[in-house]
Amino acid sequence: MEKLTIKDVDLKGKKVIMRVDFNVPIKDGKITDETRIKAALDTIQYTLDKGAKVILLSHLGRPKGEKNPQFSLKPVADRLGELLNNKVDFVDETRGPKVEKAVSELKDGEVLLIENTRFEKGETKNDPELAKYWASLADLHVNDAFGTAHRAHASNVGIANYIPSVAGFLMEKEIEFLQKAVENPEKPYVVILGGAKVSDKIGVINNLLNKADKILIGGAMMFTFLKALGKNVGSSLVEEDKLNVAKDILENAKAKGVEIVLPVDTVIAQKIEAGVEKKTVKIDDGIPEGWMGLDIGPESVSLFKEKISDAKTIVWNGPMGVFEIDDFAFGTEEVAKAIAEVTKKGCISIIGGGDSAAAAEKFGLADEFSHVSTGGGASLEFLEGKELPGISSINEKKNLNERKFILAGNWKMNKTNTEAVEFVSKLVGQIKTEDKFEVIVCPPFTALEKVRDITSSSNIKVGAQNVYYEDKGAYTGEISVNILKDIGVEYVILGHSERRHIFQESDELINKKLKKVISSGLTPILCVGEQLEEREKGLTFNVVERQIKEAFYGLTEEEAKTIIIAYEPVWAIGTGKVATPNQAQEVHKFIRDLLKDIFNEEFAKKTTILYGGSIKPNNYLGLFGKPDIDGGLVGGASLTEDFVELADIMKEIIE
Ligand SMILES: Nc1ncnc2c1ncn2[C@@H]1O[C@H](COP(=O)(O)OP(=O)(O)O)[C@@H](O)[C@H]1O
Ligand SMILES: O=C(OP(=O)(O)O)[C@H](O)COP(=O)(O)O
Repeated sequence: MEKLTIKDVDLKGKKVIMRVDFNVPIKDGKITDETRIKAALDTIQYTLDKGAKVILLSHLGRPKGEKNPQFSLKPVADRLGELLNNKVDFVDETRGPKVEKAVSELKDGEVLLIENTRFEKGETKNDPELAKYWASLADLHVNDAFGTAHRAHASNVGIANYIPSVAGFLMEKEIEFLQKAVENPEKPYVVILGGAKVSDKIGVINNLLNKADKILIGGAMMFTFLKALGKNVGSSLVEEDKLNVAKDILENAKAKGVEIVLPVDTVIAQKIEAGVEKKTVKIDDGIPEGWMGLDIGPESVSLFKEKISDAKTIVWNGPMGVFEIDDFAFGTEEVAKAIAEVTKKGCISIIGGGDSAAAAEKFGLADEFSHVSTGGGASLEFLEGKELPGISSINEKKNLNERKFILAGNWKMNKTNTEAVEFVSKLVGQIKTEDKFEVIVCPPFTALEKVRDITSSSNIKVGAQNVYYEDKGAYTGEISVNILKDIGVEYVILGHSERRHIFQESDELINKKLKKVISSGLTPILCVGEQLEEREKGLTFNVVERQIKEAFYGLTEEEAKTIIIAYEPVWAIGTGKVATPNQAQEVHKFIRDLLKDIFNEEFAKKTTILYGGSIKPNNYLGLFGKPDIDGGLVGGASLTEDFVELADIMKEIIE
């Protein structure tokens, strides 16, 4: 599924809280590498240009929940101001009146950076109170902190429980490139690994063994592999406890037909220092005791270059040697140049962050690759195939191939016929679905026919709020499916909480009505949801499970597949208390899993599950952006212009 990005949402006049990764190295108050600040500029500038107010959040270093001036973001604020050519307000607090005042004084197109998020103890614990507080400062969360995506912290992940979270351009680009490398790399696919430790890269190797054609290994980690093959590696850095892992990897690679390429020579010295005596030795001749390999040798460079030359996709993570010292930088520089060379010929080259990115920068080659990731740990975990919490928490675009999305308005006992006619005549002109989703209005019985007449020329459909299960006869005050069908009604709401609780409708009655509606060819919208006491007792899932199982009782898969489910927590209906996107998503996911148990995965995937309860345009994006929420059954907001705005939001976020 594709993520929602800042391009998909309306930013004008919005307060945007943007998580960036400004975790940059600072020495004596001076930023020594500003790559990450520069990488965030496009997203910040775009958001400002669209007329939003931007509140920036970032961590810096690991101050462990204490206020520590050494980790202040002040130098970053100054530099950001220069780079943006715009004033950047800085508040040396992470919450409280000073922050709130600065936020309230922000004007459209202005930017504010608040102090290091890790001065708060709750940040790294993903404390919900802290996340809720930061969310309360803004309308929208933009997540552009790819470097932090492997952390589930309050400022990047927790906050998305309370307001919609969309990706910035950097996040989007990182995902696009890394996803390609993990999911559908063009071949030949060459992976180049180096750096200090095998243990850091085992996950990546294991995951990429199923995808890569060749894996070239340099850096200190090569010596663990070489020792595992029985070579004499002298005093080189070896992880003795990983020798078996290295052997397993080599065997696995053979079984899978992946070529693992190890260096054939190495540059050795007795100390890791500039200017010391160094020699080149062949691996087969062994490294003398007291000497260690600190770079790959010239023959290995040629060998690696040859392996790189026809690549169509390259992932490089970890330097080939101690590149920080010029004497041992040759291998890394030559490999970097070779990658730059094939990139010119159309190869997609992706450089994992951390030291490889620093090396690319040092050799002036950073612009020569397709993508240099700003995340070290994050890109490694991505390449390992792990799910990154800082990506999962970003709202997704909806994919029309999976199931139908619906915006339904339940007018309840509101609007006279005159009012209904006036209102729906306006809706017809204003709501544009572009066939991406369905819009249903459910007026009182008395207005159904008139509303149907007006909407018949549009793609707005009409639903009833209730029906009885008998065909006709002595049922004073009731309406049958035939009466509805004759008017041209297509949908029927069943089991709404007001019918369950005010009119005492039982699960059994709802089951009978549901069967009748289905057999008559109408489409039911089945409402389920727990009351406040039930939620507080932890019974939400039990209640929802019972309501669904009882309603579905006796239905075949074929019959049940027409049902639309609406999860409406009773405590959120008409109370102004909306479920947080995560609370709602949790129950929607539970319902989908339950449907899988009742029927099967395909059935679960295809069933539309709506959320209902105090939906408003300002909370809908967060709810609808969640993967298992397929639209809304809207009460109060379906009686006003808000309904048009809700439809606009849906249009924007369906692919
Ligand atoms: N042969 C070697 N012996 C000792 N250290 C090495 C050797 N080759 C590379 N290194 C060191 O490994 C470090 C980078 O390792 P690592 O953090 O794993 O890379 P990355 O950050 O790119 O994932 C660099 O500081 C480099 O000096
Ligand atoms: O610098 C970072 O990670 P990285 O060094 O792995 O790229 C990120 O800002 C995350 O910081 P953290 O590793 O202190 O959580």
